[in-house]
Amino acid sequence: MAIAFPHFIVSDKPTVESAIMVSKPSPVILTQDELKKIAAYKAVEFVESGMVLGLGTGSTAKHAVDRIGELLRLGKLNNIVGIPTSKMTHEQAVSVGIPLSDLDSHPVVDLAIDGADEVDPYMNLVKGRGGSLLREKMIEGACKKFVVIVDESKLVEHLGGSGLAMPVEIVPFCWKFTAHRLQLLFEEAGCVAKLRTFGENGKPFVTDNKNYIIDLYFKKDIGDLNAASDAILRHPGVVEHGMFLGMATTVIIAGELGVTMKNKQGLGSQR
Ligand SMILES: O=C(CO)[C@H](O)[C@H](O)COP(=O)(O)O
Repeated sequence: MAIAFPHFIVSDKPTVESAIMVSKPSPVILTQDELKKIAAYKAVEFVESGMVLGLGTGSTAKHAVDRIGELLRLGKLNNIVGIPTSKMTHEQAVSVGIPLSDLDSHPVVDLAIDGADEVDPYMNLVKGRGGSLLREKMIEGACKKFVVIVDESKLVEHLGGSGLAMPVEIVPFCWKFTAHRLQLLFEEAGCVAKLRTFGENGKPFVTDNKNYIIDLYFKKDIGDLNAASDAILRHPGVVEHGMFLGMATTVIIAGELGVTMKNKQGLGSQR
């Protein structure tokens, strides 16, 4: 199918191979946003008429939502129901004409498409630097297929390995206490816990669910991810964290050498 990047061929359907190159190498240097768009368009090829779709949040997922709206307008898709993972995506989906619902009315989601902040070799993810991790985890946890779309800058050897934030959504009540407890939990990994703020006055960033976000920064590998997940969730002030372990069924990676697709089968989901 022709998309906006004719030097990329991104029409192959996914196979069961764990990792395959699905496009020809490109001689053209692409911007990061162009790579995001290529991954997003490739993911939308999985969408079929009549599906209930989880609609992701962020600059990569935005391209997928735009594309789904475009295919609806062109009559190439119909009977789609979207479940947005944030208020922002809700607004975008309305603006491009995607009919919307929620998990109460549609508890089973056929396919979700979303970006990620980090992807490890086992397809575990860090999500939530855009602040929508709770709704993303609820909706993507309810879907039959979860297609993650990234440019190659998101690939890491181990989660937390980019040196950037690992978000944890917490209740605002005594947030300093919870932040301190989270930092202590990962003391050996050199963890620093910071309240996410915005604007010049450093007001707390408030999620769509009226919670705060503590960003954890690690100097070292945090080791066993399931153990880390359990330990974080054991704190009563924690609502959810941004590690998405074993949830992705497909990861589409757009890079300078083309598009690579990894499927869950044969890869394992944990380390
Ligand atoms: O988890 C997310 C939002 O909560 C996003 O998917 C993640 O932050 C990636 O965003 P982008 O596509 O803009 O790089």
